[in-house]
Amino acid sequence: MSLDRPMGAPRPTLDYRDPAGAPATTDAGDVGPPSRDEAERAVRTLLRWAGDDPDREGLVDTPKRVAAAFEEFFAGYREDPEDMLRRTFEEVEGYDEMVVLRDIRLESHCEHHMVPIIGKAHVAYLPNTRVVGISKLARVVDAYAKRFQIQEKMTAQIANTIADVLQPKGVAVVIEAAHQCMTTRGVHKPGVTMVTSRMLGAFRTCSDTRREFLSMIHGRD
Ligand SMILES: Nc1nc2c(ncn2[C@@H]2O[C@H](COP(=O)(O)OP(=O)(O)OP(=O)(O)O)[C@@H](O)[C@H]2O)c(=O)[nH]1
Ligand SMILES: [Zn+2]
Repeated sequence: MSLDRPMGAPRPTLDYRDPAGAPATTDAGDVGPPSRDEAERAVRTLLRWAGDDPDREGLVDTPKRVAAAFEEFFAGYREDPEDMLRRTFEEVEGYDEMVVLRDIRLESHCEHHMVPIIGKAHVAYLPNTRVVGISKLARVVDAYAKRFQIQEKMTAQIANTIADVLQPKGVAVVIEAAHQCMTTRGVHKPGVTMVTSRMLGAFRTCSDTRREFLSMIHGRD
C-alpha cells in the first residue's frame, strides 16, 4: 500500500564508509574515508585554530578522545535503519490501534555547525496486521540522529523508513529539540525549541487520527 508522500520519498543514502556505496569525492579531491591519524591531526589543527597548544598535557590526548567520541556521535552512518525493522510479529489478536512511543531521547548534531541538537522524538504507527518490537522504533530514531542532520530531514527519514518497511496504515513522527547553534552561539536564544512533524497515511488524511496521536503525546496528566 502506498502512503501519501507529498514531498517525495527520499531513501536513506549510503555513506562513504558503506562497502556497498561508491566512495564520496569532495571539492578538495578527498576520496574515501580518511585514516584515524588524519582525523586526529584535523582535531589538532582545530585546537591550534582555537588558540591553544595541542601539546600541553590536558590536550595531548584530546584528538584521540574526539575521534572516539565521533565514533559514538556518528554511529548512525554504520547502521541500516531499514534492517532494524525487518523482524515483525503477527500474533497480536488483531490489534490494529495506534502504537505510540513517546519521549524518545534524541541526540543529534547540526550539520551546519557540528554542535548538538538535543530533544525528544515521538513516533507512532497504525499497524497493518504486523507489529514491530518497540525498541526498534527508538533504534531507527538513533540511526538517523547519529549523523549530521537538519531536523526536518531527520523527521522525514524516520517516518519514511517506518512507512517503507512496515507498510502500516499510517506513520507519525514529531521531534521537539533545542539546537545549540541557536542557544549557545549565533542568535543566542536559550529555551527555544524547534518542532517538526511528518504525518503519513491515516495520520495525514484523518484529522481524528492525528488529533488522537497529538493528544497522546501532549495531553498527559
Ligand atoms: N531549517 C533548519 N535550520 C537549521 C537547523 N539547524 C540549524 N539551522 C539553521 O541553519 C542556518 C544556517 O545559516 P547560515 O546563515 O548559513 O549560518 P550562520 O551565519 O552561522 O547563521 P546564524 O546561526 O544565524 O549565525 C541558521 O539559521 C541555523 O539556525 C535545522 O535543523 N533546520
Ligand atoms: Zn547549526
